[in-house]
Amino acid sequence: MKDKNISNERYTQKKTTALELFNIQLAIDNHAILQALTFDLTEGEILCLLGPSGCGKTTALKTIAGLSIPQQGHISLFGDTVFSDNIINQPPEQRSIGFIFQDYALFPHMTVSQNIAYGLSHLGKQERQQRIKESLELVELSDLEQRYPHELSGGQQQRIAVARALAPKPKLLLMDEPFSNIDGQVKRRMMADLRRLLKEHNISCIFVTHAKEEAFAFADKTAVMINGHIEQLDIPAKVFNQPNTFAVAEFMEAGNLATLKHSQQVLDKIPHQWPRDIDNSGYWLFKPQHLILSHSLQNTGIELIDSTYIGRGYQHDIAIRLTKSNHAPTVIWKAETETPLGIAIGENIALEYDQQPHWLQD
Ligand SMILES: Nc1ncnc2c1ncn2[C@@H]1O[C@H](COP(=O)(O)OP(=O)(O)OP(=O)(O)O)[C@@H](O)[C@H]1O
Repeated sequence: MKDKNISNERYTQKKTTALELFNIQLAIDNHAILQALTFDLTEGEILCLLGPSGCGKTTALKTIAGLSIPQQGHISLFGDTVFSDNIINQPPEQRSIGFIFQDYALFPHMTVSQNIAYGLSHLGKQERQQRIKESLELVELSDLEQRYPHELSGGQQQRIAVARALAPKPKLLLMDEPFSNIDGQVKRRMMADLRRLLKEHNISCIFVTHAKEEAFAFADKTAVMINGHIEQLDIPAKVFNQPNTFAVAEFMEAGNLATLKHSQQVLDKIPHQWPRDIDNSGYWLFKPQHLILSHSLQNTGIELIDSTYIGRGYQHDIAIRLTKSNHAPTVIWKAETETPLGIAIGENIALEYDQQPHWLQD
């Protein structure tokens, strides 16, 4: 009976909102950088801000931290308003936010312990020492307390930056491109370790990247940012497989996109059933791994132009003529197969699609 009550309690427990951004507008020299930026973050959630270079990701993080000041909008942290239309503007040091910069920004002339102590000057000596000890234990680097940053590997520097940011026990952790300087296997291990640490301690986090693979591996939710606003916020798989807009699909390299007009020309060549009664502007999205290619003796207007081994399988470039004319313009699509195609470059192919394509109402 007791167990049942506990599980009911858990079931009905409402998730706390860690951060709310509403209609943030920030312009520099009349150039709009953040435009109606609006999103929420739930306590303990890891959100990735993903987008092309210059779309405003770093500015968004700085705005949340209080390091950049917007002209308009509202920001609240765990229910407390920290910014409201420039009437309320809590300074960065009062917002209880940990910030990890792209290059980690460790002070080179200070030891690891001094670096961590820097943000703890408001505490007494004993408590400060205790926090340094705890935060080094958290990142499992207790034995490096007296080292200088140049005596640490890239991965260790990142963990010290994490320890320094978490030592003051912030309500929210912000990270700007935290994995961009690290490669391959080390990066994958660091991402897994850091994600586990954040989850174990229920730490809410926003991190910025322009690499979608990092969003897939590290984030609970992904917000795709284009031109200073969020185009789509969802779980990474949904953003990748069911993008809302052309801009998101293009940035995510989600697959082959075709306008309705082009689709109708191309779709004639694909023996499959799908609704054609759409009269709005928009795009079909065809995922490369769902295209089925076969050799055809007829002039299908579809030709294999390249096949490349990509580790998990093979990627094929196919040219699709838009009309029957030999001089018609072509579109290039990508297809992927697990095994070699067995079709020579330049040969005619027939195309099938093994599922309903995704329609983007742009
Ligand atoms: N202090 C500033 N003065 C003028 N323009 C600025 C300033 N800070 C940022 N910008 C401009 O604002 C836009 C957004 O910059 P921001 O650094 O936020 O983008 P980003 O998405 O983080 O880019 P990246 O991925 O390249 O780091 C850019 O066009 C940038 O040139």
